[in-house]
Amino acid sequence: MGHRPYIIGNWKMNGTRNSLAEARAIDRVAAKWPQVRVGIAPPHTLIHAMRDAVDSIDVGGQDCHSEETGAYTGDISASMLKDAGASFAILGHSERRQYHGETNPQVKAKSEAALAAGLNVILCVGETEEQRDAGTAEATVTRQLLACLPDVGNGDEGEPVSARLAVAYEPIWAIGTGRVPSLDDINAMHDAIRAKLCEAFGDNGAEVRILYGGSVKAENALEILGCPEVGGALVGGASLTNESFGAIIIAAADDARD
Ligand SMILES: O=C[C@H](O)COP(=O)(O)O
Repeated sequence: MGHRPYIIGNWKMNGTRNSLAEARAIDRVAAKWPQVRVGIAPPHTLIHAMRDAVDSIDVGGQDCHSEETGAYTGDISASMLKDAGASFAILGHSERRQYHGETNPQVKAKSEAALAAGLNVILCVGETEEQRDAGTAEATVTRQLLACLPDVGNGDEGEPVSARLAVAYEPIWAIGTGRVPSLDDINAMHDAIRAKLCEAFGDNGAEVRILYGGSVKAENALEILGCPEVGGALVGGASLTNESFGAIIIAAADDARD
C-alpha cells in the first residue's frame, strides 16, 4: 500500500447547506496537502451540493440499501448515491447496527451492492466495551469482518475488490467518548484484521486499507497513523469543522512525510 493516509470525515446527522462553507474550507486544506487523501460523508441531503462545492476531496454516503430500487420508504440505493456524486459508502457503522438493527448479512449485501454500483466501500467493524473487557475483542471483530466481507470475484474485471474496499476498525466504546485504545491494542487489532483479509483475498488482502476510528483528534492523529497497519482514520465529531478536521489532515501530512 502506498503510504498516502486516507482521512474520512463522517458527518453523521449533522450539516445543512450552511455547512458547505466548512466543506469548502476543508477542501482548500486538502488541496494543499495532496499526500493525504481526504473524504467526507455528509448526510445524504448534502451529497450532491458538496460534490459541486469541492474539488480535492471524495464525497460519500453513510449507508445504502442493498436493493437497487423498490418500495423501501426512506432508503437510498447505492446507484442513487453514485448518481448524486458519491464515490464511496460507509457501511455497517455501529450506529446503523445499534439504532437500525443492521445485521452482518445485511451489511455484506450492502457492500456487494455498493461495489456493483461502482462505489468504494468503507466497511466498519468494532467491539463493545464488554467484549473488550472479556478478552473477546479480536474474535468478535474478525468474525464480524468475515461475515460482512463482500463475496465478489477478486480481480475478475477491472480493479480488484481489494483496491475498492477499506475496513474501518471502530471500537464502539471509543466513538464520541474521548477514549482511545492503547497503540498496542490498535496494532494488535489491525494485525488481526490484516491476517483475515489475506485469508479472504490472498495476496490482494495486503492492499486493503485499514482505517482506525473512534475519538481521533489532531492531538492523537499522528501517533495513531504511525501504527504500521493503520492506513488512515474515520473521524466523526472532529470532522465537522475545518479547524479540527484541517488540523487532522495536516497531522496526517506529517505522517506521510516519514
Ligand atoms: O465514523 C466515525 C466514528 O464513529 C468516530 O466518531 P468520533 O470521531 O466522534 O469518535
